[in-house]
Amino acid sequence: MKGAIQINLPLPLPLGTLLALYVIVLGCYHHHMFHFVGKILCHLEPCDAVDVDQAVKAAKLAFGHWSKMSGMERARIMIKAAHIIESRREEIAQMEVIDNGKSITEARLDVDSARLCIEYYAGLANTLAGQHVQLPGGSFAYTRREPLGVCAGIGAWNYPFQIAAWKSAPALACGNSMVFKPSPLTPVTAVMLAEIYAEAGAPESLFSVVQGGQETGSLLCHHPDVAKVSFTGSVPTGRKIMEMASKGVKPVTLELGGKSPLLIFQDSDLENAVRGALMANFLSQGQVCSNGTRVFVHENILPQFLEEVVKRTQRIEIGDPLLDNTRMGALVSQPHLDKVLSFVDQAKKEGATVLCGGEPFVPTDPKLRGGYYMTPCVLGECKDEMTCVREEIFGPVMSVLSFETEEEVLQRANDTTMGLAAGVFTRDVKRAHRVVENLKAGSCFINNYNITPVEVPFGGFKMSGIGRENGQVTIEYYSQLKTVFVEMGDVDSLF
Ligand SMILES: NC(=O)c1ccc[n+]([C@@H]2O[C@H](COP(=O)([O-])OP(=O)(O)OC[C@H]3O[C@@H](n4cnc5c(N)ncnc54)[C@H](O)[C@@H]3O)[C@@H](O)[C@H]2O)c1
Ligand SMILES: C[N+](C)(C)CCCC=O
Repeated sequence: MKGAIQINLPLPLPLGTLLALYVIVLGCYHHHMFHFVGKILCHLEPCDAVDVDQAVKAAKLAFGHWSKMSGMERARIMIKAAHIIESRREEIAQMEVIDNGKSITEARLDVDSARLCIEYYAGLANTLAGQHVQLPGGSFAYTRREPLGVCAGIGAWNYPFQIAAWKSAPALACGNSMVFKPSPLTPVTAVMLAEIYAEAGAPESLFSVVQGGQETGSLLCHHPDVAKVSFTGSVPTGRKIMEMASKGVKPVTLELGGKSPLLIFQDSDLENAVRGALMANFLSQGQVCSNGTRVFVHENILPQFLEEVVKRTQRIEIGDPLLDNTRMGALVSQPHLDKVLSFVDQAKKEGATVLCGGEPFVPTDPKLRGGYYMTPCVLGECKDEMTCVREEIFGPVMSVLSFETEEEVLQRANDTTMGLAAGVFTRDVKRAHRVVENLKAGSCFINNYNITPVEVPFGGFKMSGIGRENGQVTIEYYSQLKTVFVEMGDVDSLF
């Protein structure tokens, strides 16, 4: 175990004790960990080449046992892990709040999504099968769906526990092991997941955690015994991951950023459209990859829409994320808060109107005063060429644009290098499907936004990524097909 450990957080005793435990378990990490009171939580040291090699070797050993088990046997352990998550839901959710700053209400839903994902892939583990193909003369071939080996998972900070589960569940169901590196900003809850898999009976180091930033991540990508890299994070880092993986011709899953459009037509149910726009922009303090931050509203309903959306945005309860009635917690760090606020300033300079929010927020509770809070912001009179409309802000900032025709709005919605998600609100069923068919995005929503049931694939078009998470298809991203030819006659040699 490396590094001096120092804990500075004035938490109520049970949470403080729990956290101390995880910081000790974490061992090797050096960055400071920030949270909703704005203090350094702990100092740890990043994993170096020796640590990463140790973790990968242990995962390779675990893979040897795990990959020989039947799907049914693997499923049993995964279901047990899901049950443990259920029984520890509140504790994990509270730790996620401390780790990330999001509200406890959302953290609970993230824990549920993680559990459901593990349950879902446990259900698929025993369905993995190949094909039997008859060939001439009684010969035949069959295919086997086999695991890849040790997979590396690298996570972003916005959904720390959920990302670790969304990556590990399909990987483990297919018979792989995984070494996971969480973001340096949110290092804690992935360790809880490792502990849960172990408690459920998984072989030692089947899912293990290494801590660190880009150096540790790149050591994982380059390690010769890592067979695949599954990454969630920004486009620039995704590009580097792909480049590193290409050296070893390793497959990658890339879940990257977005600048998704939400189209609200004149015939929409306005109440649902407003709710959808809020869900599309303000979950997790706006730090969501799939957020529909370019809200295109038909010009005839723009005034009513804006009035309602601004009224409800102003009502969002900001503050202590551990309280049940809080709906918006703290952003992940001071530099990130500064960056988000600078996007608002830039929007003003470029001619957008701040209809509400966009200011630093200082909670009344003195213990929260150092936290990274801001008021959720709605920007009006936005134009396609503005920075706030072109770049991923990754904060609680909604840009509203007006449109006239379906053809025009489709062209504008697709005018981006990203393609993670898109949404449409309309009562016209034909229009809904026609619009969705023409939207260049991996996840499209009709009359809702930002729901991600684990049974359906999630992932991006264009620069928003490669591959999918969730759904049946993800089995293909964590396994490979072996074809076996069986000759029943004699070898018909040409020589
Ligand atoms: N599509 C999705 O499912 C999804 C989900 C969540 C977040 N995101 C995206 O993530 C971004 C925000 O997250 P972030 O700031 O943590 O992203 P990031 O790209 O800065 O970091 C992501 C992870 O990569 C690691 N990393 C950084 N440089 C690396 C390198 N050179 N080699 C190996 N690993 C490296 C980081 O330590 C971290 O663990 C946003 O763009 C958001 O849209 C996408
Ligand atoms: C907000 N959702 C729906 C949970 C999506 C999370 C995926 C990535 O940020």
